[in-house]
Amino acid sequence: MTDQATAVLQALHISKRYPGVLANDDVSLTVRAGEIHAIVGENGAGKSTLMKILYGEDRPDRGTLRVAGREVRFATPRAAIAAGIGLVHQHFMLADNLPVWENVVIGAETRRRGLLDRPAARARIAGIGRSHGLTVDPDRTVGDLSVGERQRVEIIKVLYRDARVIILDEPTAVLVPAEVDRLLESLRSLRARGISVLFISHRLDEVLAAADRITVMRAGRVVGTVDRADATKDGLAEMMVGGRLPDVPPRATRPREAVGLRLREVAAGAPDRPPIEDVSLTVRAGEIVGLAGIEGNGQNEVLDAVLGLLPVRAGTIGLGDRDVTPLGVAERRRLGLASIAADRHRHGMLLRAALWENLLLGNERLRGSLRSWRIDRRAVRDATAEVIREYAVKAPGAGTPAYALSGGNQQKFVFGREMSTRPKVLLAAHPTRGVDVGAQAQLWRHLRDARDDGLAVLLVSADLDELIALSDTVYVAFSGRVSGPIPAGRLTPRRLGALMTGRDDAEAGAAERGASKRARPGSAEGDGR
Ligand SMILES: Nc1ncnc2c1ncn2[C@@H]1O[C@H](COP(=O)(O)OP(=O)(O)OP(=O)(O)O)[C@@H](O)[C@H]1O
Repeated sequence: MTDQATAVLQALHISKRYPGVLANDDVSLTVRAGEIHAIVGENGAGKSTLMKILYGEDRPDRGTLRVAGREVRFATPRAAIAAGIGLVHQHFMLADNLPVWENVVIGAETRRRGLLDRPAARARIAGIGRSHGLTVDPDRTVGDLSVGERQRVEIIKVLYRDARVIILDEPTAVLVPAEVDRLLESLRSLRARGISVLFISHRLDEVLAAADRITVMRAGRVVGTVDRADATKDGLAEMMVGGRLPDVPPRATRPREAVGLRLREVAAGAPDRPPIEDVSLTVRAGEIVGLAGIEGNGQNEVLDAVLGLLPVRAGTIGLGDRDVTPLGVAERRRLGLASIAADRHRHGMLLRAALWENLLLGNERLRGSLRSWRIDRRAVRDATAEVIREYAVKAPGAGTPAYALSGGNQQKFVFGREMSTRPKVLLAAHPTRGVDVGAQAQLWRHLRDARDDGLAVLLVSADLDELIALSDTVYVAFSGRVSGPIPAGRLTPRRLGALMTGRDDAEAGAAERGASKRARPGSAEGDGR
């Protein structure tokens, strides 16, 4: 069958220019009925721009869209939804204080019938859930749901509006392996019903596991679309970057004696945050310590307590040989603490501000230069240009506003900014989220080099391959408590995933017991490292 015959959604010769960049350059893409179609490409290649155009969030300068062969123009996402196109953003767009069912029906029901028919809505949500493995209790409040459950709500929301094409922006970036498997199952189930799935991903293994066809973008253009049967990881990388995937061999390390960060029996909490209890862990200079955990089990709270954002009720936090428990965020930063925040939009960046202004956030040394009589803007701009260069951030210059960077390039900038403060201790939450495979390898190299030079890193990552590959040892957060350390060499993603759900299956148990000979779970102090 020809593309024309089966095409449910088509972009034809789409071009879109932003100031200084041709983000989409004569891009054509066909999504067939009932296929899973992946879009891959380096950071800044133009993937999100194309998705925004397909969903009516942005308008092309040139080119046309067709739905089932008919030309359409989407002035708004509403028009796209009416034409059967739905999109799930990476940053979920749900109201935390409302129950699932209201989140799903708001907008859809009121538009159709002018009123909310709660029993009918709940029944329909349950039906969609059963059909596609998207189970979630319609009466639960969204704020209480896990990341995986929220994503299911977003997908249900799209299906509730009768979407024929569902677009997902890096849907697996926030999920742990078991949830990824579950999501891919749901996508296959949608395909079986003739619904088309278009998804962006940087994880080539998942792309090869799930997609029927794969479109590769590079520098605003489509390099090609390949059938799954003809695709390999190296072949895709070749198309994406014009070269082979970088290989980052792990290196043996020797942590130093000096302590970078030490928590002793820390308890902390705030009204809207899960409490942490009795958390003890040590990160030595020259060591990367992983802190694994499913969202909501306390790992983010541990990071926030160390940073000084979450009040500590009991216990102590030490940076080097200083007890910093009573100190504020700025003082801790002055002592050499840096942080790559989990949510770069809420805590990491001011999107409307220029990159040089973003460089100043939390940089006590450079801020000092601004407070003095002679504002050294030049030094700040030079430092910004240095981060852009060293971390290969695709941006026109230091004056570019942060929102004009692609997601992966924003992440690289935040990473580089924090490293540029030359910290002694780094809190790294999902440090490579959204960056392409080449950039990930580069950021890993930066982290390992800094570690070898004596940096102490406490790492949280939803990417368990990354957590295991980078960490020397790993702790596991579960229900607000932390156990470990476990040598990373004894872990596989599956085993670690089991420990994160509180399951102590045979393999995982063996790994933990091996580590426990030296350290009682819950205490990091006993292993004499
Ligand atoms: N609102 C905007 N203003 C100016 N430039 C923009 C804007 N949005 C995107 N760009 C630029 O367009 C190009 C393509 O960005 P896009 O977000 O589509 O890339 P991407 O392939 O999705 O990248 P990533 O993998 O990092 O998410 C980039 O150079 C980016 O800086």
